[in-house]
Amino acid sequence: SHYKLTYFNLRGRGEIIRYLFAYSGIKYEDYRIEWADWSSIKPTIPFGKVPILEIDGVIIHQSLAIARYLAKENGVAGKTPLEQALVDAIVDTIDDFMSMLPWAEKDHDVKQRVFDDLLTNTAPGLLQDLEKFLGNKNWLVGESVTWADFYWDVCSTTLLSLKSDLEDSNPNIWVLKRRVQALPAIAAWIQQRPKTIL
Ligand SMILES: Nc1c(S(=O)(=O)O)cc(Nc2ccc(S(N)(=O)=O)cc2)c2c1C(=O)c1ccccc1C2=O
Repeated sequence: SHYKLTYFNLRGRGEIIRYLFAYSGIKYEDYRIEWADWSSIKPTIPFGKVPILEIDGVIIHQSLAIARYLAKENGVAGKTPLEQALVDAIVDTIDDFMSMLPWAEKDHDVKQRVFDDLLTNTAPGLLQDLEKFLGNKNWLVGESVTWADFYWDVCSTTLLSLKSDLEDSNPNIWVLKRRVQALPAIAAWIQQRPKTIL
């Protein structure tokens, strides 16, 4: 099959999909839209939002739906429907927090204040809950890596870039982060990917 990922030159909502392609070893086109081209590309996209993944001409939108599809195709979605539900619950929990951040806020003062408030007052509770859920396991769900572990690495990279001292507590979730980054295919991708702030 021919795969084409369309997103911006950002990790953002596209990076989980790039991790799954890296892990699966499947070749794909990593098309990064120039901001200048976005207004002409946007009307051609079914729901006007990216990322989208085109698979042999079929367009899938919504980053987590795309990621879940690739995870199922590549054996990292959870081994049973029950495990898959736990994986989805963790992904949605992490995504709920990331989506609370006012990324599109135009007023920089408001944006900075709300980011700081959420990162200072809400993020610690999320991290404590993830630490408790992980316990002394190697992976968040089941006996082997799933895309919930990938999503934790993807999102925690951005969280640390926004507030580095989040790494000062809840040790095991940071051990998990390093475990994901040590997977050869993921390590290779992180080394070779375009370096962007977000
Ligand atoms: N980096 C970003 C950026 S941006 O760089 O500031 O553009 C934006 C962003 N959302 C977003 C929100 C509203 C709009 S709209 N339709 O224009 O109003 C567009 C994008 C996210 C991220 C993430 O990194 C991210 C990571 C993980 C989960 C969700 C998001 C995430 O939602």
